[in-house]
Amino acid sequence: MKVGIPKEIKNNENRVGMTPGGVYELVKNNHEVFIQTTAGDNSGFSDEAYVNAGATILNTIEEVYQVAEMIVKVKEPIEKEYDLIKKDQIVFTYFHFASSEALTKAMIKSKAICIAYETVEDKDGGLPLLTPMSEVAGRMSIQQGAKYLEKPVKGRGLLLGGVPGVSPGKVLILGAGIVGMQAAKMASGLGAQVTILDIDMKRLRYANDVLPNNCVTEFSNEYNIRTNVKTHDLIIGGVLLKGKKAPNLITRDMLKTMKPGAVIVDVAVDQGGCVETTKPTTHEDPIYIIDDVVHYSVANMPGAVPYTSTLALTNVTTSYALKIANMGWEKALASDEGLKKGLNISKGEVIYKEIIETFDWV
Ligand SMILES: NC(=O)C1=CN([C@@H]2O[C@H](COP(=O)(O)OP(=O)(O)OC[C@H]3O[C@@H](n4cnc5c(N)ncnc54)[C@H](O)[C@@H]3O)[C@@H](O)[C@H]2O)C=CC1
Ligand SMILES: CC(=O)C(=O)O
Ligand SMILES: [Mg+2]
Repeated sequence: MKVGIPKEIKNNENRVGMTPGGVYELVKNNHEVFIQTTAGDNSGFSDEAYVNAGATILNTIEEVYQVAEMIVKVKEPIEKEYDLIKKDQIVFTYFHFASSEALTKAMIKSKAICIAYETVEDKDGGLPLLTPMSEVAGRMSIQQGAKYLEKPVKGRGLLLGGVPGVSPGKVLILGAGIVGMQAAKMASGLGAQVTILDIDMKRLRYANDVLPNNCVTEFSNEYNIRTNVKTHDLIIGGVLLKGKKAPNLITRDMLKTMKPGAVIVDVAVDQGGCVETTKPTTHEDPIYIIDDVVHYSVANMPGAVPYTSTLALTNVTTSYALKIANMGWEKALASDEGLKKGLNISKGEVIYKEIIETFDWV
């Protein structure tokens, strides 16, 4: 199969869809790999390393999309890429369709085969291709939150860990999944007081078992959220309803009850966000303020730490890309129920029903 790796063009998206090691595996299996020049530079992989692994370097994004039977990338195609995608082309990447009706309509129109990393499942119903980026974003959410609590960047002027004689800050985490647990680990390590909420008692029991004593668990319901937002300094949004728009757990009216200068990092922004006032931002311009509450909602947080994120992502995506290339997409999906869950849109038809529900197309 001819596999194409374009350079990412979303704002500050520095990851790349495949490492030279992944290219080497594909080439060893008699596939051809075409990569756009400098696509790997920001992740630490030179054109030379890709050539040594057996790839052909192409000068433009247009050439990559033109030649490839399968595109392997990182972020959802952005508007400039819509028309480059061809009928029957396999596009293997994050899509997060529920957050963009425009992207969904464009991919339907393209008649491409859209296999979304974020809905591929493993045998236990876990999300193996989302997990490593949620680990990155969960850990980063505390770094970013701590930074935006500083006064010069409009925060409350609070040091999250406190100092001897001064209480630490309080962190509220919505969702005890991958993002939530990694955030709890980082925040508790800094010495903050952490409250983590979920609707899944199994997740809360696990959190209670493994997290240190400065983390407490509470069931997630409107009453507990309303009560907690008033007293916490930093809120992390890490909820997910697979394939669907995230629920608005923090509503506009709750902001007025929060401490002035409190920070919300809504990691769930890529599924539309779990805060009513969330709108996607970029690494270039990551925050905005509503009712004195700082909102950080960058939809590609891991793109800022590409040395870590490209390796973590491709550690898990490469074997699936190889399977699709070796078997063809139809046989590969038929042989693997979990990979089949990744098929969101195929040849103009929406396969993943949660997308249809999200846009009220039923
Ligand atoms: N902004 C970014 O750069 C990135 C965003 N993400 C996003 O972060 C979100 C979370 O991802 P994961 O942690 O991997 O998902 P996950 O599935 O591991 O965890 C989500 C948790 O939310 C819980 N939940 C569902 N409804 C809830 C409610 N009403 N209240 C409290 N908890 C609730 C679930 O029970 C589950 O434990 C996803 O939307 C994912 O796409 C992930 C990586 C990077
Ligand atoms: C999952 C996701 O949105 C990201 O890694 O950018
Ligand atoms: Mg206020």
